[in-house]
Amino acid sequence: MSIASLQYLCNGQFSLQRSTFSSLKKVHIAAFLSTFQWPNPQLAYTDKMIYESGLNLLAQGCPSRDNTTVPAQWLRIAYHDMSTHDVDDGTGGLDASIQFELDRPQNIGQGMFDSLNDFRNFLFAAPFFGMADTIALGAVLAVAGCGGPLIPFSAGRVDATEAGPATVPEPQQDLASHTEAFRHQGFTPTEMIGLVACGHTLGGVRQVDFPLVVTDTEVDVQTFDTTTNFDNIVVSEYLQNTTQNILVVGPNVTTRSDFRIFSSDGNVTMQSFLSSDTFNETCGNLIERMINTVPSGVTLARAISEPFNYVVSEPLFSYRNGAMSMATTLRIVNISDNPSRTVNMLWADRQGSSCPSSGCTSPSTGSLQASLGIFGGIQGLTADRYTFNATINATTSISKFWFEINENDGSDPIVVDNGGSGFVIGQDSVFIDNGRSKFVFLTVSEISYQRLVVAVRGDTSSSVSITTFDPHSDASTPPYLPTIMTTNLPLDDSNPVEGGYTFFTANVTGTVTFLNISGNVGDVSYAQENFDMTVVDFPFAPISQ
Ligand code: HEM
Repeated sequence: MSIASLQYLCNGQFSLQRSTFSSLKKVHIAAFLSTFQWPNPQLAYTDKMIYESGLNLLAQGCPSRDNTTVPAQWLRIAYHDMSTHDVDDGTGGLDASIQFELDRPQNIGQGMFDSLNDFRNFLFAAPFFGMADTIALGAVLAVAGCGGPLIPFSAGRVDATEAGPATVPEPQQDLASHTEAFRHQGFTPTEMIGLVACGHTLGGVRQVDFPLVVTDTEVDVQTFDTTTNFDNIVVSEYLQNTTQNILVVGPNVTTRSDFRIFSSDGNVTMQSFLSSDTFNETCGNLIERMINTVPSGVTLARAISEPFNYVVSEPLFSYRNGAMSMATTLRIVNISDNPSRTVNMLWADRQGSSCPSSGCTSPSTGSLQASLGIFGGIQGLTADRYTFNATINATTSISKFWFEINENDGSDPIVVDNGGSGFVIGQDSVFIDNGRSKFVFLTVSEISYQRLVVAVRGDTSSSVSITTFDPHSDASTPPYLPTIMTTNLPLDDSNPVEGGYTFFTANVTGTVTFLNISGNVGDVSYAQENFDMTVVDFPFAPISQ
């Protein structure tokens, strides 16, 4: 393995990739690393959502809320959302249709509203990561946050635009109805026992919502077992007849649905769950299948079960006084402390004449530790994010970039070059100018917005439009739907033509997560899809208004 690099892809395959920048002295991505071909906004963003999103904070440590736990509420909503699946015709599944189904008695509960509120408040929905993906991620973080198994996560669900059928099982239904409901959802009778036991290790039944189940009005929430954690205590207490699970021992025999389900095979499955390994493994598999149950036309992206070793953030360009700057970051997983380490960004110019053949070089401007959330904590992983801000000759520009990590201890540098191709800058003619755009804050009205400036290499006859994806919803109750808007940009009076660049501008809300840019210069059209607004670093511009 000299100049070829062995890459371990998360889908379990190994691939050999040859590098254009390789030299015998340099070692390519070490070995057994998880990686993906950049750009892939969906995979990069999914990694970020699993490992670095604020949702981690809400689920970490299985925190209490409303006399139950946040994770219990998140796991329940995921199951209810998925329950619309019909295995016979391939419709329904985890598609956020729950947002349109909250008026049904089967979906009663403050937890449903609280969960959707949690999910929308983080404002991280993207064109390729909607509410359904967020609900599914919520289930994964809920289980892990309460000490349960780590479930691989894939994005790519499609949000429904209307309610699905009312097929969520209810406690007063008989065993045959439940068995048929789970068959419809794609689960065997044994899997039904498993999925219910796995679900009912968290949380409990709320008296006000289910007064016929919890008859004691002194009780707010009757929890299914005596622990808050995701564990098999719900099983052992059931088998030892010490259970407080009201769906097993409740005063109303009709609503003892867990008893009917758990005992439906003579307790064989429940006995097997006395092994916590079996319980955790079965729950991990069943809940993974549950969240991956989607309508038949929907294909999920690759599953992520470990952070990608190297993640590059959206390159941010700016043009001023004949020079271009490019800012980006490189997240590196599990890198040891080494004050002598240097991490450089290298690039090739567009004509191949300005930079030396080894590439132009700019050193990292600093590094920060990145928290890897609940999963990272359990997996014992840490990460550092190196920042770069390179000055680039605007005439010869940049065609691709890559990185070199040098421990300066005699070992060979590691080249991070996207499997050999480098991180390719498709076009440099139309881009959001990160230095000229502003984060505007009106100090009197306390309104903020982003004043985008788009640079176009062309004259004033050029044109630009943007399509913004804004997950923020003003609605006071679900459904919380994103706003997608296309705007044609006027010329920017405050940024006159300079160095062959013409500037256009638009004000967009601070909650836009992604946008597509399309520009026309003469007869040529340029496009950039899924520009990541969540990483922009626009100068702060307070205005007293
Ligand atoms: C026959 C099937 C099922 C029935 C009849 C049933 C019924 C119920 C009922 C009546 C509650 C109380 C809800 C509340 O008061 O807010 C509940 C809670 C819960 N269920 Fe189920 N359930 C079933 C299956 C499942 C499955 C498959 C899962 C997930 C894998 C699940 C997860 C949960 C969770 C986590 C809670 C606690 C919610 C909280 O504490 O806020 N359930 N279930």
